[in-house]
Amino acid sequence: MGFLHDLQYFSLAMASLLICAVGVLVFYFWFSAFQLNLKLQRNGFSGPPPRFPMGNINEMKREGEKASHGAPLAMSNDIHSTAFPYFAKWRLSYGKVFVYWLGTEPFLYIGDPGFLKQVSNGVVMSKAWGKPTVFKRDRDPMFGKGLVMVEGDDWVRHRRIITPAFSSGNLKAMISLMVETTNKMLDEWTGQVNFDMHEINVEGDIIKNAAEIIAKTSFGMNHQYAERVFEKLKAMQVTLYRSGRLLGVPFGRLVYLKQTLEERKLGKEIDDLLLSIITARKASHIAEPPKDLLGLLLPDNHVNELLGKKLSPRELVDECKTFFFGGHETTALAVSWTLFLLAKQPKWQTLLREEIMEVTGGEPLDFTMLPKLEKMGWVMNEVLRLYPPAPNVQRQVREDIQVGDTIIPKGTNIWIDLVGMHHDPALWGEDVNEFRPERFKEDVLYGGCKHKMGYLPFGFGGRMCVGRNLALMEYKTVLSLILTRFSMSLSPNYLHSPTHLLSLRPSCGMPLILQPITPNHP
Ligand code: HEM
Repeated sequence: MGFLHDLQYFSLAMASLLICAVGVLVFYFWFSAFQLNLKLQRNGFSGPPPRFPMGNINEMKREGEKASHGAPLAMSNDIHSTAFPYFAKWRLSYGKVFVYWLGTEPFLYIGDPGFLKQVSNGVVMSKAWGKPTVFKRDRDPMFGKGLVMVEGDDWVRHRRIITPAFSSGNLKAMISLMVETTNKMLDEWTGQVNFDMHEINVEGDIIKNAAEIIAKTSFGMNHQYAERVFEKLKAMQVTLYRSGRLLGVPFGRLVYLKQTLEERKLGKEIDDLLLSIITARKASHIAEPPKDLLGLLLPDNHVNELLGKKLSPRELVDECKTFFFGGHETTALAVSWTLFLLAKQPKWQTLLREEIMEVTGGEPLDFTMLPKLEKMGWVMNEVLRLYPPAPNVQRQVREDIQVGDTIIPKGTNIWIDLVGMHHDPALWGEDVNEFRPERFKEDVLYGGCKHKMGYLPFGFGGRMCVGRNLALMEYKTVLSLILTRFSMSLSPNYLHSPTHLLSLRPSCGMPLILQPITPNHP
């Protein structure tokens, strides 16, 4: 009897303790969010009112659902209001700079390049700005402490070690592998077309092709290994996106516990696969080891020793993951969106085919020919404007930043809306949503944008994309090979619904109708 009594007391005490602990945590999260909101308001930043503990997530979900159930986009390039409907709506009420909340995390939305310039001016990029802690935690299985997420002195060290991998000598050596891999994909397309299967989901194949290219050129991986890493990364991306929907909400990941555990498991499996590649390379003892990305990252590399502290085994794996993921999807999406736009505008297909013929003279493509493909460069820039594969850039303020009379308080996250800026008529004019590559003819860097920070497909400042030269080279190589062998039109089964799944992608793939080009039927 006495024992039961004690047990009752004990259970009651534990329950009270638990309630108190939850109360303290709730108060802590709510109170710190409330205080930060107050500071932001005092500094003149307004925005949609947040609700504890979801912030503005519910409204974002509602707007997203409304947009996806609305009238189809009718192939329009005016994608901001459908891919990011909540931002489009809030811009109307609060302007191009406002605060919204993911859970208890405040995000300063920036869609105004003038304001962005002021914020980034004089800021030591790697010190006063970091990457949002909430994303670092969430995307840890994908990027870990790789270059995309590291900060401060670690970022400087990683960036110095990695940059030489993109020297023109190294890039030059990659082109033959790119051509070989892409031709394999195109042979498969030819096989399908010969069987009268003219409709091909090009996006899926181009993404796989790009993954194989990065696997071979940067890590010397064979096809089977590349496919395994690729499948697991893809699965992780889907899982991450699902569990990321309560981002910033205290204990939000517990709601998606199954996905969180799945994500961890996939992360560990990818780590093991990459570790085995690293171990095999270390054990290979070749007289002249390849100077690819993996070769440069390995700890006994002379370059690393000159730079001081080497990368730890954990950092090495994270860097490999970062490059495997970051290095294939963005470029592949740029090519896919290009095929979509060229399918709609056959005139540009013809112009590019003529340019390719002029530059190559019908000979196989080589590295020296790529810079001469000028029109293709304009097309790439225009595609990256309308459909930037990396649709936003995020930062977190590590120290108070003074902008004019206002202060952005320490701890505020920053969300730079590239899609919003790239589709802003005030910056580009009334034809902003038209595909007009010639706007880059006169102004090859900014396409006539009224503000230099209004066009940022590769980011800005010290953290600008380290792989942009590789991306440019791969884009031109893959696109030239495709255009030389096929012409394309849109399939009636294509549904135009660009969506945000870490990158900006077509939500239902990209089925195109392909016709082989024969010398007699260009
Ligand atoms: C069309 C293709 C590409 C686009 C549009 C793109 C876009 C971007 C953007 C916007 C950033 C800045 C992110 C930020 O500031 O937070 C970035 C950074 C980065 N990109 Fe790319 N990227 C592309 C291709 C590549 C390729 C091919 C690689 C590697 C092989 C790569 C690796 C990286 C890495 C490692 C960073 C982080 C750099 C740093 O923080 O120092 N990207 N990219």
